[in-house]
Amino acid sequence: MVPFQMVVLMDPMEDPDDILRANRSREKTYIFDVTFDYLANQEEVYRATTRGLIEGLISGYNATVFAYGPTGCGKTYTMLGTDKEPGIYVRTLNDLFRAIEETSDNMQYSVTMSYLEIYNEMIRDLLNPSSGIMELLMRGNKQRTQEPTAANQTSSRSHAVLQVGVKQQSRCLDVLQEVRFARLFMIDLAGSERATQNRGQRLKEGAHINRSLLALGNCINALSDKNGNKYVNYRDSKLTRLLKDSLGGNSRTVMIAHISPASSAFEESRNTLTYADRAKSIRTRVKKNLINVSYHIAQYTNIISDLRCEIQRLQKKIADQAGRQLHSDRADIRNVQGTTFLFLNSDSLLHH
Ligand SMILES: Nc1ncnc2c1ncn2[C@@H]1O[C@H](COP(=O)(O)OP(=O)(O)OP(=O)(O)O)[C@@H](O)[C@H]1O
Repeated sequence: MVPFQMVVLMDPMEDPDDILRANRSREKTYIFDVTFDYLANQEEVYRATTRGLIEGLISGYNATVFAYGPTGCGKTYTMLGTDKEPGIYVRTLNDLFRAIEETSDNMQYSVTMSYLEIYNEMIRDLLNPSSGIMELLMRGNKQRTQEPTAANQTSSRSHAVLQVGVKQQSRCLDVLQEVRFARLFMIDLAGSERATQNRGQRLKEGAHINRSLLALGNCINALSDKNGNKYVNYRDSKLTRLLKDSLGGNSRTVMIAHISPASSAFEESRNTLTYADRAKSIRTRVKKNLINVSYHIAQYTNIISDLRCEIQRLQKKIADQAGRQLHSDRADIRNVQGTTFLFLNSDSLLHH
């Protein structure tokens, strides 16, 4: 990694003394928006890649972050992380809820979340109702199909998709309402590995994983085509169907490509960097998702009940504030009484 935007992929087979191969070096330089080496921590990666999406998300812009790369290169570590070093999922959700709280006096939000995996081209729900966010994700991830492979002891055998929906509308309810909604996809793709290293079930999974990744690669190729007239076959796999908007449609999309520094991983690193390089030229067209809801008479009962809730919320707020005020007034009165008492005492002392 050459700070902070360049990766130089060196050819491990290159021999500077071999004049016959002198012009055949496979060394290649790639430029990206940002690059990290092994010293980067989770917060740095999160800040440089994902944090900027949150503001758009609460104003109605879709967003996607996906981790891509060969098996064992740290995709799950980046997305999920550990208890001590949480990854992008948790950091994003924390900041999202913080941003919501900061604007919740005027806006009301509803947030939905789903966590699913695509395993052998089947979609499975990974969530059970639970409490804390990190716990929920950890639990969801434990449900994820994970097996040791030749390359990674805890290899994820599926693509994991965490989807967060944010709906926002003004608290001032009106007959005509503007509702904004946006969807955030955070995706930890399964790693690709050479099929020859695995046997049996692992080999079959590998074929499915590679099928979706191949479909993803084909979509990236078609979308990045300079003439822009290639057919993009999103229907080839569940993954590409799900990612349709993220890839070529209405979404701000971040791709995080992971590679290993090992010379033995040269080919995989080259493939990954090639796809990441192509993905750079994909242009998505983002637009704010908003609808103007004009209510029909039949919906007025809902509006009335929403308004009642809002009145209750505000009344409670006023009561809380009044309670707090009364509390501090009492404290003042106690102080004043204390002073008066002393004063009277000293006065009476004077009289005496
Ligand atoms: N930056 C890092 N710092 C510390 N440990 C890391 C880092 N990146 C990866 N690891 C560790 O390396 C191992 C492999 O990483 P991880 O499981 O995230 O890879 P992966 O790309 O998701 O693999 P697969 O595609 O097979 O699921 C894990 O034990 C992980 O904790």
